[in-house]
Amino acid sequence: MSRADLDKQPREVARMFDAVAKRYDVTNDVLSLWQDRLWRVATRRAVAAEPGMRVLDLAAGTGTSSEAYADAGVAVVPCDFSTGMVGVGKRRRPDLSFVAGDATRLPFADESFDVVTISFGLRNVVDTDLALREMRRVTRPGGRLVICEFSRPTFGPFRVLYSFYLTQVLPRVARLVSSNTDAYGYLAESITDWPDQRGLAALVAGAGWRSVGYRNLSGGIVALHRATR
Ligand SMILES: C[S@@+](CC[C@H](N)C(=O)[O-])C[C@H]1O[C@@H](n2cnc3c(N)ncnc32)[C@H](O)[C@@H]1O
Repeated sequence: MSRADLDKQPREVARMFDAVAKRYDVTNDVLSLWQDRLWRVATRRAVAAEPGMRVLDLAAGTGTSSEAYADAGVAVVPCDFSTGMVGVGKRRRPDLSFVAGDATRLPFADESFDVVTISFGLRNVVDTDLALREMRRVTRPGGRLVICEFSRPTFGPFRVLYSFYLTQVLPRVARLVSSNTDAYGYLAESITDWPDQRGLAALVAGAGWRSVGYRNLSGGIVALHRATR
């Protein structure tokens, strides 16, 4: 299944995640060589949530990106449109209050969160601009946005090596670990097709966010974008 096939078909995206839900977390660990854990810590630090704050974790999947906030006593709302991912999440963390919802039509009132964060989800949302505008709508004035997403390694030789890993190694490893190999072919393509650090910053600013900035993690494999409403 190519990214082009998935464009304009949010239901297909949801179904694809339903299919990988059971082994999603272990597959992530293996394919990222456990780097995902470092990326999550950096995201959590950027969100800098404190008790008393309301945090929306959008495209939360199985809730792996949400649980640290709940553990710290923060009111976090994990939201996702894949019933399969949310089902696994609810079994794993029954204490999290998952909400079923589409990033482009959020089921929340205007200005209802202090921080909106999305980890490895924005790339999968078919209409990026609409999702960024919806995230802005539900964030209070002065509230913040934190996006953790795959990006582009900045050092040329490392970029070449990474591209080899993405296109040649990752699909083979995914075949061994995951329950759905098509989805991981899509993973490589969706990362390659996604805008680089500056491109995403421009999209965020274009959706009305201000003070947009980013920093690279693991040499730019992942970038953390931040912005303020
Ligand atoms: C790679 S997972 C990330 C899950 C989690 N944030 C994490 O860090 O492990 C991407 C998630 O985005 C969700 N997603 C994609 N498009 C969405 C949309 N339009 N609305 C809500 N969720 C969406 C998928 O269902 C999937 O669970």
